[in-house]
Amino acid sequence: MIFNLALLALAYWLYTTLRAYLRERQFRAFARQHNCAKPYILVNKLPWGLDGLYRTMRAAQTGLEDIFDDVMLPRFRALGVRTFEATGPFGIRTITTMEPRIVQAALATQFKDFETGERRAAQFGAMLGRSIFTSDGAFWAHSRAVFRPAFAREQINDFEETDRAARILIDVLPKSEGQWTAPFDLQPYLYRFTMDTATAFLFGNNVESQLQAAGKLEGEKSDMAKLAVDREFTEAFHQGQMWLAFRIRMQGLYWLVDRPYYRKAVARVRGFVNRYVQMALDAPVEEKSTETNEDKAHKKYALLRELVKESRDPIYLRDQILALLGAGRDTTAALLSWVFYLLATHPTEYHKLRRIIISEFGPSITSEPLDFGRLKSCRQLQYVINETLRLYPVVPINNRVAVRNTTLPVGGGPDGTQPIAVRKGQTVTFIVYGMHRREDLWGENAGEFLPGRWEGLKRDWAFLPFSGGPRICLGQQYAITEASYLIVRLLQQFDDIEWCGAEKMKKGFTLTMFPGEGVNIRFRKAAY
Ligand code: HEM
Repeated sequence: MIFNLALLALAYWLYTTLRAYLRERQFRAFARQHNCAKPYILVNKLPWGLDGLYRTMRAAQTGLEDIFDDVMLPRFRALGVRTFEATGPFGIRTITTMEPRIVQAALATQFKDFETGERRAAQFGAMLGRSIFTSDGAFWAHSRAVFRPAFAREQINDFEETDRAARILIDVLPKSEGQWTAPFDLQPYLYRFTMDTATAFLFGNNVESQLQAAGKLEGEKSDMAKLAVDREFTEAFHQGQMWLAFRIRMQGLYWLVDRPYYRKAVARVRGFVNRYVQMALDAPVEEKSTETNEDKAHKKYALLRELVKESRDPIYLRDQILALLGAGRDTTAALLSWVFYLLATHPTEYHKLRRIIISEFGPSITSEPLDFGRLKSCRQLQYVINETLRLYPVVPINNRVAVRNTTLPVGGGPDGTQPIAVRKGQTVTFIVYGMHRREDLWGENAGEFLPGRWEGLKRDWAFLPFSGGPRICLGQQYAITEASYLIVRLLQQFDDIEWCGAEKMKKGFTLTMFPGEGVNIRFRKAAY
């Protein structure tokens, strides 16, 4: 019996070794045929790159080192390359790059050669289930087609909720002591602002977290609102995302990061979404065909209501909506947090932007909502947003997995200009944060906040905050419009800002990157 088992194990080992050998031979022939050269091979001290993995995890957990500024970018600088290959857990080789041409190939020109992959589905799926973010192929294409109309201009242009949320935010901010407010952390107000506008957009029902947090909400809605501002809920949302972030960092060992604590956090967040899903399922069924344009015009748009017409599967609805809630709330709030961090630490830019905003939109908040076209064409405002997303891309790292043996246009040979071959199953990781700070692409002042650099600058693949190609962010216009709206309103209201936080900002990093120690400022109310 033992002999038979040993024989079986030997046969299996022989089979897998032979298969790996033949695959490697085939891959090398493929690379030769396509004139590929090897990328720089990074050799870690410990097998499977465990030393690098440990340093990244420690930096993320303790905040003693900055993952980008202290760990990743110095590594690129020391090697003198823009692309390298390294071996991770289970001997899986990963290509890491800050090269726009590689990113463009993987995301757009060779879209069919790459996917988000099964590992991402497993890493993210712990919280986001099966959703547009965690799928490829037919499920992804269908999700994208279903969501696209939601982001059409007429939906984005409906500013009623945004206007109201902006007014409420301003109303509940700490009051002035004389002209200046007391120092306070703006960040939680921004997360509640996007929570409120995202829930209005997704559920047709603003959860009113801002009013609830300020103790100004009474009555019917306060149940959901209480839940949304409940510390345990917001903490659960954060912990759920931390879980996914740790799973991503652990690469192939992601399944080791699992604790009842995380599962409980996810269950709490899912419970919140489930209540909305149940309400949508309990509502009378709407027939697409019987709805007139007039009916539609009178009813507030709600993405969940549209989804229910596609499917009545509560798990499908929960997963898709939760993924969008995360995307809708956290990304835009992180962007706004970075904007006000940068403006507060660069007051000259604050005053310049304010002068332009006052001349374009008037000195005070009028009863009329702002106009979409005018927000979009306010160039200085867009420069500030671009420059913020360049220095602090909210999604600073992304990746794709090759679905077949393929090539990428550069990254190989001693100077990185020759094509490289990529194995089926290999991950290509893009360090967007690093690409956005390359001095050879952005100039010697790449690390500085200079919105003026965008004057006459054409956007290309070196600037990729919203990704690109067929999977480019669906919410891009929505997010920029929301952010622009609130920036205009806050700058109309306050004529000066002062930074009250630490000199060096630690980054927080879950699925998104945000100021890790809050946005501690004070505002000065404009006197008219
Ligand atoms: C500053 C704000 C935002 C940034 C920087 C951002 C960034 C991104 C990035 C980098 C991706 C690509 C992810 C990938 O490759 O897997 C993405 C995808 C996506 N984003 Fe955003 N996003 C923002 C706001 C939003 C908002 C507000 C929504 C919706 C309410 C949204 C919805 C989506 C969706 C649905 C996708 C998936 C597209 C697909 O896979 O086809 N995003 N976003």
